[in-house]
Amino acid sequence: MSKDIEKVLLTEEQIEQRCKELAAQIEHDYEQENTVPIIVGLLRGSVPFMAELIKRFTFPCEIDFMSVSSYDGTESIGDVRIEKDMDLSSKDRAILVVEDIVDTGRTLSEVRKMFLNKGATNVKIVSLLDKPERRVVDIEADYVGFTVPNEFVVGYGLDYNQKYRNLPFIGVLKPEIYE
Ligand SMILES: O=P(O)(O)OC[C@H]1O[C@H](OP(=O)(O)OP(=O)(O)O)[C@H](O)[C@@H]1O
Ligand code: HPA
Repeated sequence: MSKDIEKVLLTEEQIEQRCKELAAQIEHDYEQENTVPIIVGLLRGSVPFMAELIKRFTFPCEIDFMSVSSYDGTESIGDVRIEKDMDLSSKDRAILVVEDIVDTGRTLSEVRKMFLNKGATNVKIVSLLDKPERRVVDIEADYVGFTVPNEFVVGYGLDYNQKYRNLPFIGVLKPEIYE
């Protein structure tokens, strides 16, 4: 696994430190709003980030997951499909979507629209990573861990063909892995 990595962009320590800061900021904002949000992790990439965040929340919240898919290998296929919907109802609820990366922005744009169509009162997004150079849809996360350059990254939930999600850091693969 680690032998396939060309360079590490973000270490486990950097990610944990940033998660503490994000969790404090999110907690502060929901306390001000006095709502009980549903924290919705987008499977599968958000799992490590979601775990790192929610264990630090001390405000009342519920959690759920959904799975949407728009990637084949390193290519965004444009068409966002819901593969597994969440179990809780989002009607009249505040939603915090937890995402690993905003790349083209297609996934989050569709997911946000979907929640608003289903009657959510408020939809916010927290993403561990933001890759603004790749954006084709005008959307920004409300909370971002780190901005990354225009390179395909893996680790901490992010995959290449379903591998490398379990790496505890974020890195870039050696070019020969894609060949
Ligand atoms: O901004 P976009 O260009 O839409 O890309 C971001 C999305 O792409 C990846 O999902 P993927 O479909 O690979 O599912 P995964 O979470 O299971 O890896 C990633 O987890 C984001 O959900
Ligand atoms: O850089 C990335 N890495 C892994 N999955 C992704 N999905 C969108 N961008 C990426």
